[in-house]
Amino acid sequence: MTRAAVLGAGSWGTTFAKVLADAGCDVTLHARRPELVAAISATRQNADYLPGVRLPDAVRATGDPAEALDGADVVVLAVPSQTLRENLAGWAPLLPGDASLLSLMKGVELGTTKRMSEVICEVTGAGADRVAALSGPNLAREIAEEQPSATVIACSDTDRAEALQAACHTRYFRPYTNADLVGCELGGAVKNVIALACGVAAGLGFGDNTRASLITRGLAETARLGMALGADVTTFAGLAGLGDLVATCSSPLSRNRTFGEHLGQGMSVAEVLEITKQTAEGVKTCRSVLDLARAHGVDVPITEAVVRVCHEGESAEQMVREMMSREAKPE
Ligand SMILES: NC(=O)C1=CN([C@@H]2O[C@H](COP(=O)(O)OP(=O)(O)OC[C@H]3O[C@@H](n4cnc5c(N)ncnc54)[C@H](O)[C@@H]3O)[C@@H](O)[C@H]2O)C=CC1
Ligand SMILES: O=C(CO)COP(=O)(O)O
Repeated sequence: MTRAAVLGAGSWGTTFAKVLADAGCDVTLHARRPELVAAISATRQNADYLPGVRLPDAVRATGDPAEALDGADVVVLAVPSQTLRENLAGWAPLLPGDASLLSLMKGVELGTTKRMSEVICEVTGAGADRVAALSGPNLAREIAEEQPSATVIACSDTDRAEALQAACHTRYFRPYTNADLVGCELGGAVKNVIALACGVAAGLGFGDNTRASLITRGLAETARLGMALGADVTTFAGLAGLGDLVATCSSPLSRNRTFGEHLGQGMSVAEVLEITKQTAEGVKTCRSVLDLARAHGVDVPITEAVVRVCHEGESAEQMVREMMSREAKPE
């Protein structure tokens, strides 16, 4: 039986622990707060993030990372992208030497502009063939409710990707494999930025034409950047590209879209941060994506607009005016 350790008991880590258990794995779920460990053990629920969702008996919560990682074949990383490096520094000495390291995170590190798999390799010393990323249209709450959805597991090592695929394949969760790690990780990170822009548009009262325009042009800028970074352009037409972009930009469950919607309704970034309990990765990752794009000479106008609104005090109305008055060009 595959033994999996999930590090990070937020909304997606907890949901993915359930998926792994439903797929037949023996799962430990590591949470930082002792009271959350006790609550999960006593009630079989993570009521802070997924109220009403019962976790299978094969999921065991622990506050001790050494206990979580003991004998793990698969180590799943599900913390905020910007804290991964510091989290991993503590966990790296405890990682079993041959375990697969699977990232669930959708962000790019501030300052270094590294993707999560790059941070994992750097901090743990693991070879790139041991590191995989899972990405797709995977709003945690819907998956926790066992609504059917698909995803992608990207890894340069095909055998490892297939083993991970088998480890999390259930009747409601269908993983595909893909060798394009760069494209899958980039698709997941940039869609959060585009979802912020879609949220702003929704908050301003704009409808489906605006959202579809942002999704389509957002996909174009994601693909441009991806190609400059060596991704396979077809990845962006897949689940980790268009699939995730459509789900996140359209769903009221998305934390990024909701964050943008509050901005569009006139709240300040500080006010929205104050009421946001879970991670909205795009708020920080927009800066890393813009840095990456500038370093590669790629034009990313929607990302630029999101950076201006999130970090430079631009109003939602001004953002729309600026985007709509850009120079006319061929599609
Ligand atoms: N929630 C979702 O629907 C999905 C989330 N993701 C990605 O998964 C990653 C994790 O997201 P969620 O589980 O949704 O986030 P969350 O905000 O629900 O939970 C984050 C978890 O990380 C833990 N954590 C550990 N160290 C931390 C630190 N230093 N600071 C703050 N929190 C720390 C928190 O305690 C919490 O358990 C993100 O990159 C997100 O983009 C990907 C697909 C779906
Ligand atoms: O990544 C997600 C869906 O695939 C979740 O999106 P949010 O982080 O915006 O909630």
